[in-house]
Amino acid sequence: MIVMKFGGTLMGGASAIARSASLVARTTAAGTKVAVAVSAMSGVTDTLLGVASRAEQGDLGGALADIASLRARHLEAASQLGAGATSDVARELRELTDTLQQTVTGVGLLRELSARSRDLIVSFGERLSAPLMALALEGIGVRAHHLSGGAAGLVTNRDFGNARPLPQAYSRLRERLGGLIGVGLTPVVSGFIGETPEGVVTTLGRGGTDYTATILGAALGAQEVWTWKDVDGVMSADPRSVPDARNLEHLSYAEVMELAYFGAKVLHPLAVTPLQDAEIPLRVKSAADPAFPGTLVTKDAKTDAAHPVKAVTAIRGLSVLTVGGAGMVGVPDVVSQIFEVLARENIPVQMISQGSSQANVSLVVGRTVAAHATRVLEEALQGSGLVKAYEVEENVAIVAVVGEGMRGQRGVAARLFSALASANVNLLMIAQGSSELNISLAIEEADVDAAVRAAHAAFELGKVPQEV
Ligand SMILES: Nc1ncnc2c1ncn2[C@@H]1O[C@H](COP(=O)(O)OP(=O)(O)O)[C@@H](O)[C@H]1O
Ligand SMILES: N[C@@H](CC(=O)OP(=O)(O)O)C(=O)O
Repeated sequence: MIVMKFGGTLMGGASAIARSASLVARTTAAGTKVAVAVSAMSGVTDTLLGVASRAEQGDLGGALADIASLRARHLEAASQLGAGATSDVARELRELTDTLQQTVTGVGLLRELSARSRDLIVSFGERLSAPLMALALEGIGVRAHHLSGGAAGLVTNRDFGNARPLPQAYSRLRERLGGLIGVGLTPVVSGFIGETPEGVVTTLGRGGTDYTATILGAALGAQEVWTWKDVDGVMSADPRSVPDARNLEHLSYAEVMELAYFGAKVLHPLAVTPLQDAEIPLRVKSAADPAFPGTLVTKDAKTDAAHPVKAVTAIRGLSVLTVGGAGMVGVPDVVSQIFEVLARENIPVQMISQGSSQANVSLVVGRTVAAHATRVLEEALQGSGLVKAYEVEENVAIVAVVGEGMRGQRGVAARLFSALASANVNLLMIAQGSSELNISLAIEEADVDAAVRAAHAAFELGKVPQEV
């Protein structure tokens, strides 16, 4: 059996959904069972986040107008896929949007939006798209049954916006979806969403449908998990910024995690984690060219001494926060306190560097949380008298090069730095992961495209590697 994932672009409208359904049917027709995880239609998650914050700010009229257009878009797709106004699917879509409207009205009246209500609101994207995929499958003769992440058995912790599956999720998913598969149905699960054991809706973080698919893959003991994409596979760089980016035939779990962590939008950073124990392969495949093998991700790395780096990635929208003061020298407590405070506030730190004098620590955090991070650090450290300065540098990005072949190879950093120097890129911070799988650099955001292209060229990533 194979688990297949379809993201927002491949669920974008009736014709995209019909085409995605045909990719499922090709496999079921060949006698292989399939379980499907789907994302919300393209743009819907962002619209719902907008709806939630409009309601919180008191613009209920605007929020309800957005819900009305979401309802119209889904009903139109359903009608194009053959479901009339009185069909079960149309009724379900109307009921779901009615419930969404009530939820948002509650937020609008209270002008209060908790992480929990935001997750509930945003979950409607995937709850509305799954019936459309099931409809498209039924239309081409594949018997299907759609269900939300929670109904499928994906129980999670209560970390709203960033929830993780609980151990019992795997047995529940196996039981519930196995039952459907056993009677000849193709389950269509709303991606990105789960439920706490008490039945409260949670989300797995942006791009979470990849993660849903791999959780299903592990639960069902799938042969492979296929994430269908609008690109050939995982590429040597984002093809939107590097025109000669090339498809990577093979990556290890560790490499793909590193790439995703450092900004390659193509997969959720945790997506491969559920597959590792059972060594289930992940394939990233091109929906436009289903015969193309795409990228195969497995446990082992295929390294080639001539090409230590496999890909370049970038994360935009960051700030560098520098905490300093001569009093910090030789006081290890300060550093641990800094990390404790940020962890308590749930502020992810993308990169860290401590000057060798120990007088300052620089942290790279998301631009939107930088002001909050500075405030909580100031509050926590003011009593120490050691820390004097807090500096925030905005418009920062991280560029990273990734590849298991870098391990133990000399000259990789030198090659990278000289390429960036030639491209006039100013380096703000440098770090190398202890696993030697990546080198990451903080730079000014305006230099990202130049830096990514320079690194891509320096490691000859646009060239097909010579056969060995
Ligand atoms: N290294 C990379 N390889 C492939 N795609 C990448 C990479 N880095 C960024 N991307 C971007 O990721 C996009 C695919 O991810 P996304 O749209 O989230 O997938 P989905 O359709 O499953 O939601 C591509 O359109 C591409 O521009
Ligand atoms: N809809 C969610 C989950 C997801 O995975 O979407 P996509 O596959 O379109 O990136 C999001 O936008 O984050």
